[in-house]
Amino acid sequence: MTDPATLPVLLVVEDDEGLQRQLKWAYDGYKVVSALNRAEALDLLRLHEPAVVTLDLGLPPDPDGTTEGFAVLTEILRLKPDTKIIVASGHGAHESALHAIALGAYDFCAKPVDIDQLGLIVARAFHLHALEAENQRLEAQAADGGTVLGRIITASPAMLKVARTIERVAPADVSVMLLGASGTGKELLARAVHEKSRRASEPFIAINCAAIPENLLEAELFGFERGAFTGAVKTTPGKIEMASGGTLFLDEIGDVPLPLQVKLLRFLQERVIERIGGRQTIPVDLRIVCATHQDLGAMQADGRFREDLYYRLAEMVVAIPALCERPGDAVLLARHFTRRFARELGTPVTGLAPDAVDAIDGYAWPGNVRELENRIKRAVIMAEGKLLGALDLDLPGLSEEACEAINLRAAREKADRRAIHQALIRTEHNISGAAKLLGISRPTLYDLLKQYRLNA
Ligand SMILES: Nc1ncnc2c1ncn2[C@@H]1O[C@H](COP(=O)(O)OP(=O)(O)OP(=O)(O)O)[C@@H](O)[C@H]1O
Repeated sequence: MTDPATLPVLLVVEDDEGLQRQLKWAYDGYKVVSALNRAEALDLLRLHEPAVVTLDLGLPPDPDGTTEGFAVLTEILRLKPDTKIIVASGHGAHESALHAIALGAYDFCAKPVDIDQLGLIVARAFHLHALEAENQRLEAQAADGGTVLGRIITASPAMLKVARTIERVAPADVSVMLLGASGTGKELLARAVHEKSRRASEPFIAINCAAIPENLLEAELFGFERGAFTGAVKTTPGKIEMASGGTLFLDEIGDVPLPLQVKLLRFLQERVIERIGGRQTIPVDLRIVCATHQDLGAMQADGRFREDLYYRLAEMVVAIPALCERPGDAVLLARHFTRRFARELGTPVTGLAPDAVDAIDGYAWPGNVRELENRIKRAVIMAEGKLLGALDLDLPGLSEEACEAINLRAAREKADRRAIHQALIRTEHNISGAAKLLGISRPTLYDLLKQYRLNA
C-alpha cells in the first residue's frame, strides 16, 4: 500500500461535514485534508501547501451566499498563486463560476457534486500543476544554471565540462580544435572562445571549408589582386585578412585539400600572407579556431592531413559530446526552442505535451542540436494546439500508434526502446556494458537493436 505521507495533498474546504467525509473516502490517490472555514483552510494551506484545493463557496459566516468563499479563494491565491482551486457551489451557479474563474480559480463544479466528475477535474489539476512546476524549474535552470558561456544551453555534466574548458582556454590565445559531429554546436563554441578572449572586440570570421569548392577556397582564404585570374575584377581581401586582430573559425578543416594545407601551414608559421597574384606580404595577427567531424588521426595516417599542420591547429583539442550523450539536454533545448520560435513566429504555442517530451527524450538525434532546432521550428509552425505533441515533431519511426501505447505489447516496446537507449548512453555505446546494465546477453541486445531498428 502507498505510504499516505508520500501522497499529494488535496485540501477540501467544505462546511458540510457529511460531504467532507464523502470526499475524503472517495479519492484514495491523495491525502485529503479538510477545513470547515477560512481560518482552518489557511492553516492547512500553510501547513501542507497543497497543489489543489476544492472550495465550497457557501462557507460560514455566509453559508447561503458566496462572499466568504470568494474571500477564501482570493486569500489562497494571494498566499500561493500557483494553487489550482476548484470551486463548488450551488448558489447562482453560472455567475459564481464566471466570477470565480475571473478571480483566478482553475475550474468550477456545480453542486450537488458528482464525485466522479470532480475526481477527474482534481486529477487534471494535479497533472497541470506538476507540468507547470516542471516547466518553471526548467526555465529557472535555463535562465541560470542551464545557460553557460552566454547562450549555450545545457545541464549535462559532459557539456558543462566542455564549457569550463572553453572558459579556461579562451583567454590563452592558443589555437583550438573542436571535435564533434554535425550540429553539436561547434560554431557556437568557437564564437564563445572568441567572445571570452582579449580579441572579443575584433572580428570573428567563420568559413566552412567543406561548403566552398576546392578551386575557390584559396581565393576565399587568402584573397586576390585585381587581374590575378579571369573574373578577378577587383582586389579582394580574403577571410584571413578580414579576421585580422580577431578570430578565424575554420569549420570542417578536414576538407582542406593538401596543397592548401601547405599554404595554411606557412601562414601559421610566418604569420604573413600574400594575396593570389600579389607580391606584397601582409602581416596578419589572428587566432585560429577550427572544427571537424572527421577522424584527423586516421587522415594523417593515410597522408590526407598534414601532421605539422595538425599540431599548429590543435594546441588545445576539445571534444564535443553528441546530443544523445547529454542526458536531459534534448528536452531542455526543445523547451527553449519552442519558446523562442513561438515568440519569433507569433504562434500561440506555449510548450510541449507530455508525449512530445517522451518522444524527444527517447529519440537518438543523429543530426544533434541542429536537427532538434529544425524539427521544433517546423512543429511550431504546423501545430494546431497550444502544446506541441509527439506527432508534430514528425520523428522518423514515430507513428501514431507508437505515440500512444494502445496495448501491452506496444507499451513494452516503448519501455524496451527507452531502456536500451539510456543504457547505450550510459555506457558510451559499449554493447557489452549496455547488455550488462540491462541484465541481458550481448546476442539478445543485438537482436533487440535489430528488432527495434536502433543504432548501436
Ligand atoms: N547548447 C546549445 N544551446 C543553444 N543552442 C545551441 C546549442 N548547440 C547548438 N545550438 C544551436 O544549434 C544550431 C547548430 O549549432 P552550430 O551551428 O554551432 O553547430 P555545428 O556543430 O557548427 O554544426 P555544423 O557542423 O552542421 O555546422 C545553431 O543554431 C546553434 O545556435
